[in-house]
Amino acid sequence: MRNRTDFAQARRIVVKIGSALLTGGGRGLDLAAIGQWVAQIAAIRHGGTEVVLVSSGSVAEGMSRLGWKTRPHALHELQAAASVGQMGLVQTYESMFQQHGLHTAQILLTHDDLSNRQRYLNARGTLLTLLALGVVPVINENDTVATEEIRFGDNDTLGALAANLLEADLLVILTDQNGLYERDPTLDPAAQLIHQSSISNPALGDMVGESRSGLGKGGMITKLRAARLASRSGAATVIACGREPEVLPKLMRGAEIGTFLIPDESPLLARKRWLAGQLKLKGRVTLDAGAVRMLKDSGKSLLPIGVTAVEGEFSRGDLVACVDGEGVEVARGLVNYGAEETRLILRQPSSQIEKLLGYVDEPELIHRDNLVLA
Ligand SMILES: Nc1ncnc2c1ncn2[C@@H]1O[C@H](COP(=O)(O)OP(=O)(O)O)[C@@H](O)[C@H]1O
Ligand SMILES: N[C@@H](CCC(=O)OP(=O)(O)O)C(=O)O
Repeated sequence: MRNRTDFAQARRIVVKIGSALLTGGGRGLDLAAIGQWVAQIAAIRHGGTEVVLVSSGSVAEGMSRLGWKTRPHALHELQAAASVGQMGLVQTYESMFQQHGLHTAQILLTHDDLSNRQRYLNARGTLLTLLALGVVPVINENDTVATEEIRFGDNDTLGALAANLLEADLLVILTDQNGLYERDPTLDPAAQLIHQSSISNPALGDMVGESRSGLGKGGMITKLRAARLASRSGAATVIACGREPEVLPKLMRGAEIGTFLIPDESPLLARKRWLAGQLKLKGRVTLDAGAVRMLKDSGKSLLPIGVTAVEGEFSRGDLVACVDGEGVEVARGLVNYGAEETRLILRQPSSQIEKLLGYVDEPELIHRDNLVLA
């Protein structure tokens, strides 16, 4: 997505709504505003674009439900508030999306969940299944177990990690400002809005400051960092004001709203580098000629039936090389089954996986989205 006019073609987007917006000045959830975003997201979803929502607001809603007037400092109290407030968040989203004929699903994640390969694949599998079912996943941090996030308030990063995880085309960060200004506009009202910039522009780093609202936490620093992270899997980012009427449909139609941060690389190149940079090769699988053709010419997933040999000790989620009969690398990707399981299911049709292993995770050994051709 190098131009705003490309947004209309987005297959999948992540929308992050921050605490500063959701909680209407800190008095619990702003239901009227949430109703507007839900209607906008539902329209986009009904238009055929998959939407994942990353929503903050649990601490603020919990404080309101518990009758607490000021944000506690003690971590265990913040965590307690978050767990009470999360109930309000999911109740609100589920009942509001239902009015538009859509179901929601609650996904609570920590940053750690997404850096562990196995949990990464599990989260990915669940989210992709939900999207295929037409459900709108609503992600927040799992504040009961994750303490860094609650302390530093960083759902922006979670939004970017979700964009990486799902290879979203676009990350939309809705906040209480019109976008990224050359200086914090709450300190300098004359500061100009940046309409668009390449994400690698070094000047951006000097513009961003911390949050001063007292509700949100990360400010623009975490939003810029999130945009950089999202660009690693090729996603573009827009930072825009959630209070702008019809902000999401307008953005998707290419309107000049907010700050558009353009990734430097195509999604494919970015994905390739991301896979290569993140992981060490843990093993290799040899493919028969049919499987090599499927991967190279048809862009298909790798099925166990096309695998003739397995080398190395790898676990589900590890990176392995796929080689042809001569040992030449054809592709590399993240495996859905560990080496031991792969040895049991190689040369077999996927319908046999359950019989051979006693369970089935996925019909593919490596899904094509997790595969990069050499
Ligand atoms: N260059 C900048 N442009 C816009 N906002 C900035 C900038 N630098 C710092 N900010 C601050 O970032 C805040 C938004 O971040 P934050 O309060 O964390 O919101 P959210 O809850 O939506 O994540 C703004 O209200 C503003 O005070
Ligand atoms: N998970 C917590 C933290 C939220 C958070 O990170 O806030 P934000 O400033 O919107 O990125 C909550 O829902 O209140």
